[in-house]
Formats: sequence, C-alpha cells, structure tokens
Amino acid sequence: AIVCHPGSRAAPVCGTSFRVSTSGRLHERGLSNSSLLRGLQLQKVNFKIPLTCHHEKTTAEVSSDVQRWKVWQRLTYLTKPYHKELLLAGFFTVASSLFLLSLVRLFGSLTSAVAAGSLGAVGQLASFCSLALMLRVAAQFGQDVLLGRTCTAIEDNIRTHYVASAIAYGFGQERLESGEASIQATVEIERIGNAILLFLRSIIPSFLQFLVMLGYIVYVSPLLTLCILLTAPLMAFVYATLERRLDQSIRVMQKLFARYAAFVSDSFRNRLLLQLYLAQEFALSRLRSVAMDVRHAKIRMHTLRASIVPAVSVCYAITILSMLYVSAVCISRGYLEPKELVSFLAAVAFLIEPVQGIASGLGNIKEGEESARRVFRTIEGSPGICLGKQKLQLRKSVASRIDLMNVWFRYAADADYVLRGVTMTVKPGERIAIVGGSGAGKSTLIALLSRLCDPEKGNIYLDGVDLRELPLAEVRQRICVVPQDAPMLNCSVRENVTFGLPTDDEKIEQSCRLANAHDFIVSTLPNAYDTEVGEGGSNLSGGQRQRIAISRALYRDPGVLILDEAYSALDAESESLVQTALRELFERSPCPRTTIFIAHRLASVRYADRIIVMENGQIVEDGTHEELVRTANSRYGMLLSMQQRKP
Ligand SMILES: Nc1ncnc2c1ncn2[C@@H]1O[C@H](COP(=O)(O)OP(=O)(O)OP(=O)(O)O)[C@@H](O)[C@H]1O
Repeated sequence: AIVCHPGSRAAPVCGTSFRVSTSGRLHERGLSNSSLLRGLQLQKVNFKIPLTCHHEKTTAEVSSDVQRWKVWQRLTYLTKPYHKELLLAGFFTVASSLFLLSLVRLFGSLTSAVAAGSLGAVGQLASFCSLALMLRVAAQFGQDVLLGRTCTAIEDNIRTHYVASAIAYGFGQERLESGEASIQATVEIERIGNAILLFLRSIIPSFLQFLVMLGYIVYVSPLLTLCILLTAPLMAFVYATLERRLDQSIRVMQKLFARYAAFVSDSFRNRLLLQLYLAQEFALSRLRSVAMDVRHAKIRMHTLRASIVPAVSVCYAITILSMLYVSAVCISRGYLEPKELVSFLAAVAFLIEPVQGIASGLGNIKEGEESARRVFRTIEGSPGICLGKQKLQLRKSVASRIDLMNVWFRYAADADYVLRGVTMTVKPGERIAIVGGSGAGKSTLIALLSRLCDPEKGNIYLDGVDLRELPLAEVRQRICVVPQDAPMLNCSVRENVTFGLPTDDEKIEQSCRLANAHDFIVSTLPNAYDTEVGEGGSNLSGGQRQRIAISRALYRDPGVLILDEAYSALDAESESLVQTALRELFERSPCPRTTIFIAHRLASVRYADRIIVMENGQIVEDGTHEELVRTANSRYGMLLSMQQRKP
C-alpha cells in the first residue's frame, strides 16, 4: 500500500483496494470493487431498518458497559425469530443422544455375545448397532444443517443492525476509528456467529450427551460413578483458573487487534500522503509496535487455550485410573459383572468426549462473547444525542424559523466550551452567512443544528419546537447539510444524488443543473449519471464532488439548506453560477427555503440577507454587508480588508 509504483496514476490509486497474502505482503488489486465494501456502502444507501431500541432510549439510559449475562440475554433474544428451527434442531440433538445411549447399551450386550461365541445374537445385535449408528448420524446431519442456516441468519441480522446503527448514529460512546468499526462489522460479528453456532451445535449436544451418559453410569454402578465424581472438584478448579486467564487474554488481544486495524485503515487512507512525504517507514514503525503487542497477546491466548485440553485430560486420566482400580475391586468381590463394566467404560468414553469438546470449544465461545460485548456496546451506546418522540407534522419544503437560545456546547466534559451562549434567530426564507476565523465554532454550530450533537446548555428551536423533542428523522428531512468535504459513496453519480430516495431522473437533472453539475456530468464523465465515482469520489475533482453534494441536498427539497464551506473547491465562476441559480430557485419557489452558509471567501457572502460573524464560540456581529462595512472597527470589515489585501 505504501510503495509507489513508477508510472502509476494518481487518481485511481485513491480507489485501490488491497489483498493481504498469507506471507503478510500487500498486493494491489486495482480499482476498489471489494464486494464487502460495496455491500456495506450500498446498504448505507438502501437501509430502512427499524431501530426500535434507539428510538426509546435517551443518553442517560445508555449503559457504559455490557455485562456478561446481558450479552447472553441479548444473544438469546436474537434467536427469538428462529424458535421453530431451533426447536427442531433441539429435537434432533436429543434424538442423537438417545441413539448414542442405545448404542452404548447394545455394545455391552454385543461384547458378551462375542465372548460367548453366539453368532446369531452377534449378527442381530450388530445390525441393531448399525441402525442406531445410522439414525444418530442422520439426526446429527439434520441438527447441523438447521443450526448452520439459523446461525448464518442471526449473524447477518447482527451485522445489518450494527451497520444500520453505525450509519444512523455513529459509533457512540465508544469513539471508534472506522478501521476498528470495520473489524467489528466483519471479523468480530463473524466470530459471534461462529460462537453461537459452536454453542448450539457442539456445546449443548455435548452437555446433553454428558448428562445422558452420566445418568447411565449412575444407573450401572453408583460406586464407580462416585469415584469419577470425586475428582470433579480438581477438574473444576483447574478449568476455572485457566478459563479466567483465557478470558483476560482474549479481551486484551481483541482490544489490541482493533487498535491495529485502526492504524492499518489510517495508513491505507493516507497512503498518498505517506508516499508524498516519504513517511512510509514512519507509518510502518507505528504499525510494527502495535503488531508486536498483538502478536504477544495472541501467543499468550493460544498458549492458554492449548493448555486447557491437556489439563482437563490429565484430570481425566487420574479419574480413569482410579476408576479402573475400584472396578477391579468390585468385580473381584462380585459387585459388578464384566459385561456391565464394558458398557460402563463405553459410556465413560462418551462422557470424556463431550467434556473435551466443551473444554476446547469454550475458547472460541469466549472470543465470541468478548466480541459480542464490544459489538453490543457500540450498538447500544450509539446515540450521543437524546432521541425525541414527538411527532411534528411537517409541511413539506417550507422554509423554517430557527431560534438558538443561549446555546453552550463543548466536545468533552473536561474540554473548553466551543460555543458560548450563542443566541440568534433565522427567519423563514432568510439567507444567512456565517463567517469567522478558523476554530470560531461555525461547523460546530452546524453540527448542532443538524443534531449530530445536542447543546449542553440552552435550546435550539425549529418552528418553535425544541429540536430534542423532534424525531431525528424529521429534523434531518427538514434541515439538509452540505458538508465541507463533500463525501461520496462508491457508487454511481445518480445514486450519490438520490442517496436512497426514489429515483426521479427529471428531478435529478434539475438538481444537478441548479448546482452547475449537469454539464460536466454529461460531457466529461464516461457513463454520465451512471459513472461510478470511486472510493470517496476519487474519480472526481474536488469541485465536481462539491457540485454533486449540492445536487444531493437540492434533490431533497429541504426547508433549511445549510452549506458548510460548500463552495470552497469551486472556482469563482462556478461559485457565482451556483449561487445565482440557488438564489433564483429560492426566490422563484412558491415555498421559500431558509439558507445558512458558512464561507471563508467573503466575496461570496455579500448578497446574504444577514451576515453573522463568530469569534471564539460567540456571535460578535450581526447585520447586512453594508451595515457591517459601515460599522467602525467591525470584525467583518477587518476580515474583508485582510482578504482584499491578499495578492
Ligand atoms: N470532534 C471534535 N472533537 C473535539 N474538538 C473539536 C471537534 N471538532 C471541532 N473541535 C474544536 O472545536 C473548535 C471549533 O471548531 P469548528 O470546526 O466548529 O470551527 P470552525 O469555525 O468551523 O473552523 P474552520 O473555519 O477552520 O472550519 C475548534 O477549537 C476545534 O478544535
């Protein structure tokens, strides 16, 4: 990812995906067509999943951690829609254990018949054994097929829910990097699916088999059974100690691995920058140190996991040896027949098998449990904002009034306030420009208006209703933001404009014409509106991306249109064309729109109805261009003259 091949083109490099070979090398694969990424991205466009749990939750209700029993409770809840399949699989599991029991019993009689040389009885018993074996195999097959299907569906549901939740609300309190989140959405959720499958397909049947065989050996010889059970506390102690350590090491390993994934994703995303600044070695050294920690944590985890089976086996060996000694005593005193001992030993063998199975499977279950804990924590902790319940009836495409009343906001409890007592009113249909120096709090104000976060103190009203009282979807339908970096999904231009809304080609073209995008789309893009834009819109220029981003907002007919530095990548001519088109549109429109735009280039704000100047998180000036220019020593006048002085 970091080596620059001579002659490679700059633009397509941005859309390049990579394959990691078994040797750990990275191989370029050409333009990004990864089905996974594509799948996720298209889901972003198409999602319509009811996220009921979020709509009933407020920040205060969100727990910071997910306890173990809650993880299992949630996993059980996820199996609810598949009760029928699981019941049927359970029936097969029970049947399989019962067939095994009959096998064990038949085996005792068969060995007696063999010892007695009774050929007729041997033939008959052997055919019964074969029948029992075939029925057991068939029951296991039915169980495995049903569970495989069900667990795949459950895994798919968790992933869908996770992606939907992350797209709708971000990564919540976890503050995950996108690389970590991608690992959660792919590897960790797969781990959860595998753990559920293992639990249902292996641990439960093993446990059932253990109970059936235990019942049988108690029935055959309580004394020998007691002998086995006496060693159980030793085994329990050994196992519990190892399990606790394994638990900790898995937790550490997964955390480190997620960090590693975030580093990798960061390096991939910034690979051009790394190449340009010859900083490949710097990136690799960061990766190497985390990779080393991951490796150590993995080795520790594998060692602990590998030690469980031998430790349990040693305990069992002690058990079997003591049991054999007691059986010899019992037979010599006539308390036990050799035929019963054969059955007993067969049952004990089938008792050991599930215990070993459980012991070796629990490592994977633990990993799945830990992944589930992390995934659920991200899903549950997602809304960093309180989600309103009030249903406001919106009149479509009508300009809105916005009131900010003494709004205070900071990004963290121990950080400085970024907005400090902001109070302002935007009347319906007004065109407001917000200007100010870098870091003044303009983008933060926009984030609050679009409810990416909520004020810590004070209120924001949309047509007289507190934003927090409104359903989030209503706010987002009503207020549409064109962000500064004009983000694009890796799909066609058309899909990037409609972004999940029903496709109306006429309206798409109209929106693109208004944003001055139609001409370049039809004349320069190879497949016009069907052209794939590449990863992050890498096949387009910055200005082209911004024009498509503006078209996307216009396609939505919002009551409030917010442009956050949305003209910054446009040349002066394009900016003027787009501005004029928007002004005309809004003036012509029977339902006027409120427009708020942030601009650094002050030439683009002079025709705004009002200009708001921000500084250090506060509004310091508010007025028209003429008013502000006339005011002596105004901050706006100073900014203007500084820009005009620039060569
Ligand atoms: N996600 C964040 N977490 C923590 N602090 C942030 C975050 N985003 C912005 N800030 C801080 O908030 C302050 C205001 O940032 P903001 O982006 O709102 O300013 P701005 O006026 O839009 O600046 P610019 O014109 O440079 O984009 C800055 O000091 C910035 O460091």
